[in-house]
Amino acid sequence: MRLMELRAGQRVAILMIAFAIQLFSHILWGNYVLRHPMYQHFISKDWIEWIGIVYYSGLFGAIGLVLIGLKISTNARLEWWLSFTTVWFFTIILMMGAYVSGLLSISTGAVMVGAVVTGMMLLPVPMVLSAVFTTIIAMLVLNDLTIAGALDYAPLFLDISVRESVEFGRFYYFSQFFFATPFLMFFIGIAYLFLKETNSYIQRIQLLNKTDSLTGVMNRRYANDYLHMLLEAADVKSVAIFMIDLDFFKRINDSFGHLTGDQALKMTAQILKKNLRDGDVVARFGGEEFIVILKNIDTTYSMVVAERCREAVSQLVYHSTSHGAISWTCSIGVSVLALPTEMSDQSLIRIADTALYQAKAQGRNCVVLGDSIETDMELMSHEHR
Ligand SMILES: Nc1nc2c(ncn2[C@@H]2O[C@H](COP(=O)(O)OP(=O)(O)OP(=O)(O)O)[C@@H](O)[C@H]2O)c(=O)[nH]1
Repeated sequence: MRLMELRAGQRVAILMIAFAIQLFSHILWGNYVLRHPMYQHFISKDWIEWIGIVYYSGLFGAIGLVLIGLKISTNARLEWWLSFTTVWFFTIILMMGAYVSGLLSISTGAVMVGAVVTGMMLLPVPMVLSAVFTTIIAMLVLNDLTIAGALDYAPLFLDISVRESVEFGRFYYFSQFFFATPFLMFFIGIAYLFLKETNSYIQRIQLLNKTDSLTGVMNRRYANDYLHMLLEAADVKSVAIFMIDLDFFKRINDSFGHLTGDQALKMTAQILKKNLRDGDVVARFGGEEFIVILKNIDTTYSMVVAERCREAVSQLVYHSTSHGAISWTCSIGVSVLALPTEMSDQSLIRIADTALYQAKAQGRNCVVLGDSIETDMELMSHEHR
C-alpha cells in the first residue's frame, strides 16, 4: 500500500494511531512517576493530573478519529471536515502538552518540526500551515506571559531549587527524551516512506518520458537528445546510426490487422536490442521506423552489425492463431561519422534516411551505407546558406 495513494480518512487514521500511541506512552509515564516516591518531589501532582485528563480525552478522541477515518468512504466534504478536525485536535493537545512540559524544551522543538513536516505529507497543506502560524503566535504569547511572571515555565516539573539538582537534571532530560522519541521515530518513518515513494514516482515518470509505450524501447525524443549529447562528448571517437524501416508494413496491418502489426513492431524492437551491445541505443523513431545509435564503431563493423540486425528481423516469425506464420523484413540506411565534426545530429540522421530510401529503391530487405562525405558537404553547404 502506497502512502500517496491512501484516502484522506486512511491518512488521518495513520496519524491518529501514532498519536494515540504517543499519548498512551505519556499516560504511562505519568502513572509511573506518580507511583515512585523518588520522583514525586520532581513533579507537580496537580499538573500531572490535569494533563492526564487532557491526554486521556485525547486518547479517546484519537481512537474515535481512527475509527471514523477508516470508515468514511471517498466524500470530499466529509474528508475535509475530518482533516480539519484532526489538524486542530492534534495542534491543541500538543500545545497543552508543550506548555506543561516546557515550551522551549527539546521535545517541544522536535515535535513542532516533525509534526509540521509529517502533517504536510499526510494532510492538506493550507490547513497544516494555518495551524502552524496559530501555534507560533500562541507560543509567543505564552512565552511572553512566562517571562512576565504571569505563568510558570514547564509547570509539570517542580520549583527551581529542585531543578538545580543532578537527580532532577537526569529525570528531566530522560523525560524529555521519552516524550520526543516516539514522535521522532514516527516522523522519520513517514518522511522515509514519502521520499522513497516520491523517488520511485520520479524514476517512473522519467522512464515513461523516454520510452516508447508500445515497444518498450527508447522514444524519438530520447534518441534525438542522446545523439546530440554523443556528438558533443569529448571521449567519443565516432558515431554510427541505422535508420530501420519495416518493409511493406502497411500490408501486414491491412491483411492481418493492427494488433498483429503491433506485435511485429514489438518483436522487431526486441530482436534489435538482442543483436546489439548494452551501450547501444534502440529507439522507435516513428510508426514503423526505428533508429539505432552506436558509438566508437568504424564503418566496416557498423555494416556487419546492421547486416546482422537485418538478418535477425527477416527471421522473425509471428504465429497468429487466425493467419498462421507471419514474417517480415526491414531495410536499413547507415551513416557513420568520425568525431569531432561540424555536422549536426540532424544531418547525420538525414544521411541515414537518404541511404534508407536507396535501400527501399534497391528492392528492400537490404543495408545501404550513406555517403557521408558527399552528403556531408552537400548538407553543410545547405546549412551555411
Ligand atoms: N500496427 C501498427 N501500425 C503502425 C503503427 N505506426 C504506423 N503503422 C503503420 O505502418 C504503415 C507504414 O506504411 P507505409 O509508410 O506505407 O510503408 P510500408 O507499407 O512499410 O512500405 P515501405 O516502407 O515502402 O516498405 C502504415 O500502415 C501505418 O498505419 C503502429 O504503432 N502500429
